[in-house]
Amino acid sequence: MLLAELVATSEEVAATRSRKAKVALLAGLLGRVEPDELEVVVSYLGGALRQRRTGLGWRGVSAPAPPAAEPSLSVLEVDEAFAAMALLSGSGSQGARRGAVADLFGRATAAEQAWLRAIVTGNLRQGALDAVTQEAVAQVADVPVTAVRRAAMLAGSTVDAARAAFEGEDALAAIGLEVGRPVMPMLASSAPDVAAAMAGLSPDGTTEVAVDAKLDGIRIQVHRDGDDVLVVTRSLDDITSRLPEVVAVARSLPASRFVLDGEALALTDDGRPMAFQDTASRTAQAEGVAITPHFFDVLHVDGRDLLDAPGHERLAALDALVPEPHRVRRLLTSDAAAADAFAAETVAAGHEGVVLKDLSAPYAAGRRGAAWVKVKPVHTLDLVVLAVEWGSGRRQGWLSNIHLGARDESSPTGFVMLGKTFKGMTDEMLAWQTERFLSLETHREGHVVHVRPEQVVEIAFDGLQRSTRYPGGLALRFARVVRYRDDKTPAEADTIETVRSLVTG
Ligand SMILES: Nc1ncnc2c1ncn2[C@@H]1O[C@H](COP(=O)(O)OP(=O)(O)OP(=O)(O)O)[C@@H](O)[C@H]1O
Repeated sequence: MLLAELVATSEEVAATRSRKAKVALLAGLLGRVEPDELEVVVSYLGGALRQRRTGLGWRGVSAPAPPAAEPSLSVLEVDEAFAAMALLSGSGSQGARRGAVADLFGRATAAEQAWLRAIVTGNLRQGALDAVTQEAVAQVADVPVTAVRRAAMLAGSTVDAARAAFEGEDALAAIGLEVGRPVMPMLASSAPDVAAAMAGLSPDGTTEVAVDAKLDGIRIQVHRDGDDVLVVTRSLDDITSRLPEVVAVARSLPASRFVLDGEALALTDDGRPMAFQDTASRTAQAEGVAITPHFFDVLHVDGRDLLDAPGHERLAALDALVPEPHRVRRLLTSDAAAADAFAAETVAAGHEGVVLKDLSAPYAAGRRGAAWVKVKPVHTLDLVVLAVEWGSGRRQGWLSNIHLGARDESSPTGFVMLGKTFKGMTDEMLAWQTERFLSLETHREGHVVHVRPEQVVEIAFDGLQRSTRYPGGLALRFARVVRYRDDKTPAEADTIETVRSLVTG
């Protein structure tokens, strides 16, 4: 298959809003793929190269090479070129890599060059399209989409699920939980308050639910197989070497093969949680603060798969495996007032809120479903920084006021601006963001530095107001920065639809 075919389909997919049309376009493309091309094509549709590291960055692919007039590159040739670049190391590798890039880009048309640049820098917009790709795979391989989705979540990869799907339904069903292979984590939906969450989970007022403390640290999934321990983040990145305390706790537990889900948290000496910013920088730099794991779910223990077991069974297994100091605080109740009191206590103890959980539900890997409902007293959105303004006065020389965007599939840039803020930034954050945003700069207009939309930021706000100033027709009131979120990609930021759903009246 020619790369040009894939690029053209990607452009068509981006240009239509209809999910059905997107699936049909992708199915058309997948129908023309040869078996040995499948993994590469599915990986590219998901916005990723197959090589995790190529040694290439933005600068490495920004130099203009004259484009080819006619398309000739095949997807396999592109994959081979990146595989060869990934192997380069040592002296002379920089020059060799430059040569390889010039070769590859010299054979690409202008449209292909733009696509190559985007995929190398992780900027392909169809990265959000994994679910649509899974649907197309199911259609072409003639297997149920639920089976493809489940396999992708359990294998942590749509590529692996696609390969199995084309081998048939049995191969797909054979993909199960494997200790040592990360699973997409279960996600939570949200409710405005505890009463609303209880009304959803216990409509008759007599069904018991679990109310967990919501700790504000870093999501961790911990796999132990004998002496081998693997710790991954929410996006399945391996952070084992950065969290020796978590590895030690995992090795101390009374079972030799298990998978645990939880949150890693830095605690001060008096047991209060430290700000997420500090937890995150601890993982980046391994300095002084002790990090402790707090687990809230278990997916496997010594040969027993628990993914499909109801919540109360998983919690019983968790309590048997993990001693109390390493478990998240939890209340089981059917009483909304008791749940509310527990939430108030939890917030008073310095935590972020609570997560209410359906005790009859299975572990829905990779899904943001109704079985887990989070309640936080302060409303926040995860937005993407589109531009930054140079500060003045005390902030002279620093990039200060950030322009905030929500995801918007219908906008040509993929984002729509909702407002600006320079509030909530510490001096450390200002220094960090100045460097960060200069590295993402695309162009300048007066004192505004426009950046590639790659940095996600969590914003707290007091409300939304209708506004003619911004194209989305909405503006945030009293927006302030809570933290930068390096554990989320722009594809995981909040959408304009989510923002609109928060407008009352
Ligand atoms: N007891 C708990 N149960 C489940 N998740 C918890 C718990 N304590 C903390 N968390 C964190 O809360 C998150 C659940 O919210 P959600 O699935 O919406 O993820 P998120 O988008 O990262 O949310 P947020 O920005 O609110 O942390 C989990 O990813 C996890 O990191």
